[in-house]
Amino acid sequence: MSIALILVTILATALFGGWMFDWIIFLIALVYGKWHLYSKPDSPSPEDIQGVSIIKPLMGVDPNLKHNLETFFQLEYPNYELLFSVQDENDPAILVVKSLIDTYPKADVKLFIGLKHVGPNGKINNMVRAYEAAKHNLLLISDSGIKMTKDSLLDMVSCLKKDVGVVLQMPYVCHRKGFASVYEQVYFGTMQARNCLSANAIGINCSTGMSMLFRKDLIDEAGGLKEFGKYLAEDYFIAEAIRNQGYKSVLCTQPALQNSGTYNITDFHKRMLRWASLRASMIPTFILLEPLSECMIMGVVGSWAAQFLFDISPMAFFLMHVLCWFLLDYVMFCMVQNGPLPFSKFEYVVAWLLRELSSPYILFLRHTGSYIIWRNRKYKVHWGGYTEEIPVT
Ligand SMILES: CCCCCCCC/C=C\CCCCCCCC(=O)N[C@@H](CO)[C@H](O)/C=C/CCCCCCCCCCCCC
Ligand SMILES: O=c1ccn([C@@H]2O[C@H](COP(=O)(O)OP(=O)(O)O[C@H]3OC[C@@H](O)[C@H](O)[C@H]3O)[C@@H](O)[C@H]2O)c(=O)[nH]1
Repeated sequence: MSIALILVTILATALFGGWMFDWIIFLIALVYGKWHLYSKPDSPSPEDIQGVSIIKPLMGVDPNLKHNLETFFQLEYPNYELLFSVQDENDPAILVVKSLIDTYPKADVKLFIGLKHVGPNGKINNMVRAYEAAKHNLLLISDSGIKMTKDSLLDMVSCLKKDVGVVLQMPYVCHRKGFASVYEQVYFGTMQARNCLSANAIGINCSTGMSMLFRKDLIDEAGGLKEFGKYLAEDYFIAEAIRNQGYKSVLCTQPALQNSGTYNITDFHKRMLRWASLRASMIPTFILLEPLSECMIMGVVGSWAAQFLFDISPMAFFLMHVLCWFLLDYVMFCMVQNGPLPFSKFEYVVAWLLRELSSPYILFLRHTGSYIIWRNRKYKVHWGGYTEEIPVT
């Protein structure tokens, strides 16, 4: 056997192994999701219920903001405070918060206006003063677009067992009008859910900071929230700092309900490109691994490997591969949605195809630019995650 043939055989075997590994990830995610999502964790006894400080960093107003914020005033949890932080004194979000304070005069609420600059991360700068004023040791950071159900906070606290330092809501989206919403739901209900559930099942840090509850003393031990202003992916590093102190990060049983009132496919792709660029800079192995977890790429790669190794028709292999992936994604979606599709099957098929075909392109795009744009500010993220803000000229 020639050296070239040996090398190609090794490559084909490795790629076929990677293809099989993708199905294992699916399996882990489906089993763990079925067991964990929407299960009812044991609630802490009333004397064990700890107070929670909830920080809401706000920036701008969208048509759903008031409704989303109002759900935080209606939480069924005995002891919590709401800390709204707004960095710009002319931000209309201030009026929305003030009108809710008038509607709920008994709520324990504070409003912080103005930022404290501790690093390039604008969200951290906006939150630092609220963090320093928080009166409880349990702290929930919750992005502006998040909507809660009445028992969401109780669910999160119930998952904070003694050995757990951080509890995350897995990202998902509320059903809203229009195809852009369907697309976001399919994105978070399939690819994101698969990776997030499987990673959490086996203890890999897969953090998304949109709804994140943690023990404040552990972050104080790591230098306080201001220490994380140097990263754009502060969520990943907050969880990492807590895990390094011997505590676990876990998912609670209810997903995060993102419910922003303004959404479209172009902005969503920009957001996913920003996240993908962050991951590639923080964890460079993902540059290779992420494409190998994509349906279409693995369909092509797997077909080639199967033909080379077992002489299987590549077209038949590819079609079977896409069909099985599609069906498992459908099962995953219904599991995350906790019910049937909230839109037509046709919309699901179109959104799924769009996601699967556009995702490799987004992964490619992250290598074509050297900057990350977030809320009109420009950043350069260095290997390892350190971030530098670039002045916009
Ligand atoms: C042969 C194939 C191997 C496949 C390995 C899988 C590679 C991972 C593929 C996709 C990653 C998608 C991650 C989705 C969630 C990330 C959301 C996100 O980007 N959030 C950022 C903004 O909030 C945040 O700052 C970044 C956090 C880092 C997340 C790290 C994710 C780890 C996921 C690993 C999944 C592997 C599961 C393996 C289980 C056996
Ligand atoms: O300069 C800023 C930018 C953002 N923010 C706040 O940060 C939150 C998240 O902002 P966006 O909705 O723009 O961003 P994403 O939903 O993509 O955030 C996600 O990715 C980046 C991570 O750092 C976040 O923790 C994560 O939630 C919002 O509540 C927003 O009001 C600020 O307070 N100041």
